[in-house]
Amino acid sequence: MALHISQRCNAALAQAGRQCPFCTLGAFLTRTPGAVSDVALKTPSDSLPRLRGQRPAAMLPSLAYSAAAVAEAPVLQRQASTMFEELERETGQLSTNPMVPAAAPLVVVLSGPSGVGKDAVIKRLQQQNAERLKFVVTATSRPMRTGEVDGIDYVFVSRQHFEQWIRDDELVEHALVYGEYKGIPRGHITSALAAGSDVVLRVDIQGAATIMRMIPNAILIFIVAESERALVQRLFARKTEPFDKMVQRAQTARNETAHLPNFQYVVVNREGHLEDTVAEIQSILTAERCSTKRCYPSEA
Ligand SMILES: Nc1ncnc2c1ncn2[C@@H]1O[C@H](COP(=O)(O)OP(=O)(O)OP(=O)(O)O)[C@@H](O)[C@H]1O
Repeated sequence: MALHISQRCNAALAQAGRQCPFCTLGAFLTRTPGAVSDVALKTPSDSLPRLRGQRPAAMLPSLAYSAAAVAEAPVLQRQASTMFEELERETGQLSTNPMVPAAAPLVVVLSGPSGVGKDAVIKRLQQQNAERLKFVVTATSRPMRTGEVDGIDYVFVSRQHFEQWIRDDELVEHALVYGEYKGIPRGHITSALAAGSDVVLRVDIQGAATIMRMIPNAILIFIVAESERALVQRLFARKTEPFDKMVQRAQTARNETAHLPNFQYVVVNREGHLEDTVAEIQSILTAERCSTKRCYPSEA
């Protein structure tokens, strides 16, 4: 049997006398029996006293390290500055500029039926990304629920105040949702984007359609529950609506789900699995940050 010197390459143990295709170290023991000399040819001389007399298994980590060092030795022997000079004679001056342009900030739209958990998801995202994500607080004319904080959960304004905003064109989008106004003040988005922050908006289906038209690069994420029943269960547990409003919300949820294909992503917020939901959304944001269309929007 052959023993590969890198423990990560155990898959290649049977490849006696052949180099492991998965390993870049390019060295291996061809026979097992304590044959330090087989290896000695491929290790730096200062390692040998340490290795002599050791069993092959005990040698494996040091050998893997030594072989990597040997591979790098010719490179390390040169002065780095000389190398750069030599290399730049061939390639021209090496740039220290970033290799890709700075990515445009993300505009993330979270939407989904009433009671699905949008606010719960946003609170958790806020805790995890206080520095990186700017949450644009929606304004509403509805009364504050117990536990809500003005300016954090929503900006709570009177109906008259909201209608004045509409007349003054102060809102990016607004909608009458279950008899109450909801909308996003224009200045909240522009100031966050001007600061270079990624921005998260919470909007209802109608608002998502407006944002989609205004900001074509926006990332639209639709949150659903695992079933209608689970959704209604959450509304029951939240106890913030009378029964007739719950019926209305359950019916609306059914219609809203028909708009799902207009969104790029759908995330299922399963009962008791809020953390998984938030993790999935974080994965979407990570992938979007790596997308080339963020650096080269006009070519995407
Ligand atoms: N994964 C989950 N499992 C169990 N309960 C959840 C989960 N996600 C959210 N909830 C709870 O469900 C209720 C509704 O959530 P939330 O208020 O965040 O919904 P929403 O989508 O913001 O609703 P609305 O649009 O009506 O404001 C809350 O009591 C919340 O704590």
